[in-house]
Amino acid sequence: MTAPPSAAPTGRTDDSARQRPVLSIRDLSITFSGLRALDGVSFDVPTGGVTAVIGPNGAGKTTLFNCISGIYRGEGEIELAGESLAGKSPHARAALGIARTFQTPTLIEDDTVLANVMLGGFSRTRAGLLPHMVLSPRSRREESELRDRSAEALELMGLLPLAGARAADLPHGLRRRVELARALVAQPRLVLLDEPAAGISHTEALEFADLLTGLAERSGATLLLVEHSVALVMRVARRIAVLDFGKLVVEGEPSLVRRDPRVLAAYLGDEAES
Ligand SMILES: Nc1ncnc2c1ncn2[C@@H]1O[C@H](COP(=O)(O)OP(=O)(O)OP(=O)(O)O)[C@@H](O)[C@H]1O
Repeated sequence: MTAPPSAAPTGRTDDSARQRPVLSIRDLSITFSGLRALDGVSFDVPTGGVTAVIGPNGAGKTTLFNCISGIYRGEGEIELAGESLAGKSPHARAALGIARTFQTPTLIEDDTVLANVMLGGFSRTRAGLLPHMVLSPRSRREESELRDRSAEALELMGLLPLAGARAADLPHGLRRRVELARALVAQPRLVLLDEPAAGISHTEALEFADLLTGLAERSGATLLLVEHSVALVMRVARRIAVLDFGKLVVEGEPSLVRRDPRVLAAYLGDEAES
């Protein structure tokens, strides 16, 4: 799949772009009715590959995603590839290259898989969704390009043979893949994946892990993953940030994180040894 428009394609990224984190979070805090859901969180997400955020229920993981995507306004700084996101709406952040999937996939049930995936690209066409209904020459050209990009995204997710299937007829595991293909079609720099393995079997989760690894290599997007499945996270992530009670407990390579006594105490327990 083509790399994000404002980033160099994978394999041709210059060294400075490769070394710059795709996302920098500095001293991020947010309070709900006296509850400190995030408390001075700082870490970088390196460009490329998969970074994971883990932590117990209520640790602040989804809140972190909501702050990155602009749904919540926290205190502190978030930068995307060196550009401050302060004051930017969710739509503006999407246009800058932040895509997101949710815990529960929301697909248009009566539409085909391909049509669902194409919807992810309309925010990046110059004209948006409305003119596609009147089919001007420009909108026809954009729609044809979007169709090609959507087919590429489906191919990356192993879904191309199902392009014409009705979304409603897909099992849950495949619906999650469609949602991810829809996020990729906007050619994002960064994809926020909220519990992509929720509700799928252990075997499907491990297959999904391999898919994510391949995707991070081939799509040009960096994947930031919130996930409860420690097996999946340990398999795919190059860095892991651990949250507990809104604070960053530790951030680093999986081999270090899984041995960290604070992480064992806060979250992983015996799972880390398996
Ligand atoms: N809009 C909100 N209003 C009030 N409290 C909120 C809001 N959003 C999150 N919280 C609270 O912030 C804390 C962190 O919630 P969050 O959903 O980010 O945790 P999480 O780590 O994603 O948990 P889970 O793994 O269960 O999804 C929780 O105590 C939650 O109740």
